[in-house]
Amino acid sequence: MLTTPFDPSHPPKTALSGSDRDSFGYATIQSRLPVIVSKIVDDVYRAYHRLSDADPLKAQKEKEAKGIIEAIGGLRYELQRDKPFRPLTDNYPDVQEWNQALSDHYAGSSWFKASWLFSECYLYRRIKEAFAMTEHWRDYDPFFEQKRTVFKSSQKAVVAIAGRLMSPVRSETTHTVEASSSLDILISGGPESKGTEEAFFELAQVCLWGNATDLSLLDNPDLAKVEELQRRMMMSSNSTPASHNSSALSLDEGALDGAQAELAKHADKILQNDLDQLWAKVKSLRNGRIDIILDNAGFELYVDLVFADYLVRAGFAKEVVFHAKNIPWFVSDVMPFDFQWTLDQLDPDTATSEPFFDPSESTEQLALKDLGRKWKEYVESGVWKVKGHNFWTSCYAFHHLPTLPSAQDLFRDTAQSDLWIFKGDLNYRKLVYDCKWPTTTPFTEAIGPLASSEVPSLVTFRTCKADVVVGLKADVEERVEKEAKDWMVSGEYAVISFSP
Ligand SMILES: O=P(O)(O)OC[C@H]1O[C@](O)(CO)[C@@H](O)[C@@H]1O
Repeated sequence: MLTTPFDPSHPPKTALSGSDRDSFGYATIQSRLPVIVSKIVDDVYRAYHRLSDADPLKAQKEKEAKGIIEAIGGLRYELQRDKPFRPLTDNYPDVQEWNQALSDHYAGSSWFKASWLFSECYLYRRIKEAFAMTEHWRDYDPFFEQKRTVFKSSQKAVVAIAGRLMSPVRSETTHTVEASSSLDILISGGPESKGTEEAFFELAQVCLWGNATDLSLLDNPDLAKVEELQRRMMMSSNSTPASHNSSALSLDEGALDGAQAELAKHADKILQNDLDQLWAKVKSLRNGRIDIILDNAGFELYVDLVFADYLVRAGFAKEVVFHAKNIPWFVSDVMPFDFQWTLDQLDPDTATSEPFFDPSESTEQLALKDLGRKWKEYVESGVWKVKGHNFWTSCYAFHHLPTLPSAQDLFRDTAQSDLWIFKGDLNYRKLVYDCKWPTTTPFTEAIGPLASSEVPSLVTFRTCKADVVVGLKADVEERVEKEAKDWMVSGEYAVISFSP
């Protein structure tokens, strides 16, 4: 094997690591990852007990499932005893690169000693190995049931937002039904209009806070908490701009005040907020290409699609490329299957369980179905594309994207984009190389080579769930430290950081 010059283990500052007992990395490796791993055992156990007696391959599948359970049990043991990393043994295409990085840079290293980023990525890759070694479970996603459950519990918010995008509006002044949805009315003045700008700021924030509902942080997903987070978004998505006095979702004054107060409260929690710069960039685009590096499936993916739909309808993008993960990753990350599955669940004619969402009003059912169909048309006509690449599930930070040999095809392709939108915490950690930057470090410094003029403009929508954050003004850290000791990791605070 050639020795790679690419060293994933030397970020510009000291790496976050499980060796630091006060860190979130330590808490994650010590307590949270073992729980995540144990749930896989439960899932596989349930899955093979569900196998039908009529299945001629039942015995083989059962045998393999037991092997997976044993492998996952072994993995939990290695993790909890801080055993040295071992090479991967499956034949998935990225194996050589992983093993090269392991032997060149992590020889003798282990879960708590290595960087947190490496250990955590390696864990998910080892989970994949347990399945990749089998014939019948090779493509099985042990997190799918969790993704499904949380998406189903998002019905209220999903339906409310679909209405906003698809339902014809009832005018409260003329009492007539207009042909367009409230979003379409809002953006009808064109890309330069006030309405289009208002919709941008609102939907960008909905897209941001969608990242607060992910499953790897909520290792015991509290559905009530998820619903509460979504309620905030619904309130904001229900709010009708003052200049438009028509809305399918009529709100009384009290609710509107509440919605504005919620938005204001949460705007305060966006510790670096580059939305103005992002808007200047988006506003300059006409029929451009925008790439979204996805994070979680379920409600977060849904609001990502809402934002992408807005970018298309408003005329800023004629192509949106979504980047998904090729293997199950950080519990709830979107895989290409999840993308298609999500669109299918909106339309009762294609939903896998009948019906996945069951709103009581026929107008709501129609809005969901129309939205699902509209989004599928985007996919069928190539306006929306979904791509996977093994770089996103490698051990490499994104600083390596422009130069890592195995990522060159991805880099050349994405370099043609006008804007990259990175969703979520892990993507943020990889952008800034998951190390101990002072919080006042400029974002453009922390992303290193990605700030170069050869790289498209980029933005990150991230709720903070790891102890690294950059781009803050001098007094911000002190202020939030007083507000909440766990501000860096609770998911209650966020950053929207832009690099031109
Ligand atoms: O889904 P997100 O936003 O990338 O969050 C995943 C994050 O959750 C955590 O698993 C929390 O430990 C982090 O390791 C990771 O960065």
